[in-house]
Amino acid sequence: LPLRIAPVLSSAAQLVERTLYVHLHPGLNLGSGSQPRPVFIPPVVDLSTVISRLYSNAANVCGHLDVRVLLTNVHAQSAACNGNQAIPNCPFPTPQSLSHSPEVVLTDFPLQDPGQSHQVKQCLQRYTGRCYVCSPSLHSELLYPQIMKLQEKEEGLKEPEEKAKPLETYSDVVVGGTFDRLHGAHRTLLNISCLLADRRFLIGVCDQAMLKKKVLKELIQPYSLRVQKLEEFLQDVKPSLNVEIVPLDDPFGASIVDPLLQCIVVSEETRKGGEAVNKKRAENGLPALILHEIQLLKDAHHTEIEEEKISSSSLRSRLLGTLLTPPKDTSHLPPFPYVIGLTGGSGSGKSSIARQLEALGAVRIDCDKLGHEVYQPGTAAYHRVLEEFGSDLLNEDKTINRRALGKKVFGNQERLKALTDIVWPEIALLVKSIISQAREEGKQVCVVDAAVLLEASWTDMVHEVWVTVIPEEEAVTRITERDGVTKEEALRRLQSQWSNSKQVEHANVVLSTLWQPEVTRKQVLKAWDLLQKRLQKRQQAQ
Ligand SMILES: CC(=O)SCCNC(=O)CCNC(=O)[C@H](O)C(C)(C)COP(=O)(O)OP(=O)(O)OC[C@H]1O[C@@H](n2cnc3c(N)ncnc32)[C@H](O)[C@@H]1OP(=O)(O)O
Repeated sequence: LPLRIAPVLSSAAQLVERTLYVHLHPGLNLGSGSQPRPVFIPPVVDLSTVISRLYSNAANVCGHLDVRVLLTNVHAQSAACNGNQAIPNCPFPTPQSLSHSPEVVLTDFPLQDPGQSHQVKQCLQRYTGRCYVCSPSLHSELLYPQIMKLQEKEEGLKEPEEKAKPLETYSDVVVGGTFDRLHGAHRTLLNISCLLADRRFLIGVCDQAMLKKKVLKELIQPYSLRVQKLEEFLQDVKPSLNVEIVPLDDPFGASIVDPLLQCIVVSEETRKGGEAVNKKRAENGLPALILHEIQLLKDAHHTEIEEEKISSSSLRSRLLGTLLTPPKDTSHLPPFPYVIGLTGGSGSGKSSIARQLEALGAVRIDCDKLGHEVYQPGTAAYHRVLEEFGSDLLNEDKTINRRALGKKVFGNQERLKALTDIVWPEIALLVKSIISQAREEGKQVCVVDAAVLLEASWTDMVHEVWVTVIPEEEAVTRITERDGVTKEEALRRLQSQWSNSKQVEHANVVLSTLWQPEVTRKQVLKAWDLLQKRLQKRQQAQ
């Protein structure tokens, strides 16, 4: 079976777009003429190996698919056969409802004779309908022709049959994690935990305090969504389990106080965490948990800044530059030039990204610079600022000392608002006039580089919002080094702006300059290429 997994998955991936449920039935005979029945298969060590391989192969050959190995028919045979009333004879007394009703059923059953095809397909459809609630127009496909060659090779590789080693199972199993955008490594962990758990599966999901140090934490899905995705997955995989999902605000959560727990599932990386749990349990007078370690999946597609294992942070970094939310309705704006509002906290590298976009062909509108222009002596804003903030702001040459003005407003919301009420309308006029000029010149894209675009509610002026983020500590370091201000001044400035998370909530595209310039360059290129594709589609639609 391990050898067949990759070809089965790659042929399946040619037919399936979204969810691939895997139902295991070793020895299922669809060609005997009699209708096969679903049976229980025992939880053996080999099964956990097959599950891990399945997910690691899936990550490489059909990464776009949401693969779920179904375990309703996995049960210790002794219990099922001993006439135990609690366990029915058939794994599916009634067909199980899955969160996505299957539309097509695929099998790797090998046909002995091509004339059998129709009968086998019908048999397969009836078998599937007994196990799961399927779409009324359930279609069936035999994957045999594609994987036949491999099977022939396999004949020579057959090992002597060994008695399968039973897998130790436990009544109550616990795991912990962030579970952001469920990926193959999560699914392996969850699937194997389901295999090990007979009664209850407790999952601690990182919340608030536990997320503070995560890379690109702003892109982590909300807690409620992560829980919803876990529930859906587990309900499909093993509906008989009592699943309890609780928020995790420290590294231990309920694992160190729950007396019923027997086993914790860990990876090589989190084994130390499991050992720490047992230390705390001992302090609390509780028995130690069995540490069941699973192998981490390797990520064949990882880049230089990503971890080798499949990880949520790598997946988050791949989202940078892509369209996270579709643009809102901007029919009130002229279609061209297409205007990108580029914003982000102070020190986040937004201006360097704006310059790269300019090099790719966009018209860059630097609002910090326009902001400085409106302080020119003699302008309306100049007089109003002096009226509001006093003439002690003046340099010897009668220009406004912006640094001194910054000291007065950053960290004082009321004073900052008094200033921005004066200057934002003036800057907005300048921005609009540059966009009009770009339209006259037939330019396709403008980038409005504005530090506080969202705070100023300038989203109406742009077609899309792009946000740059870096962690606050990194921003403070960059601001103090670049602008020669103190750490406190830098923090005050950052606190005058929306938090990264709040900005990301309003972003169509997110970028980050946290890594080497080359990494940023690739992100910007990706964002630009994807934008060009969107613009082409838009033009075709018009
Ligand atoms: C809607 C817009 O984004 S317009 C562009 C931003 N400009 C404004 O909001 C106008 C009000 N601000 C100002 O006039 C000036 O920033 C002053 C006078 C307060 C300070 O001037 P300077 O010392 O020359 O600083 P400068 O203008 O370069 O801004 C320094 C940082 O303050 C931030 N900043 C500017 N305005 C604001 C503001 N209204 N609220 C919060 N932060 C701000 C910028 O992000 C900039 O950091 P960055 O370059 O890393 O992004």
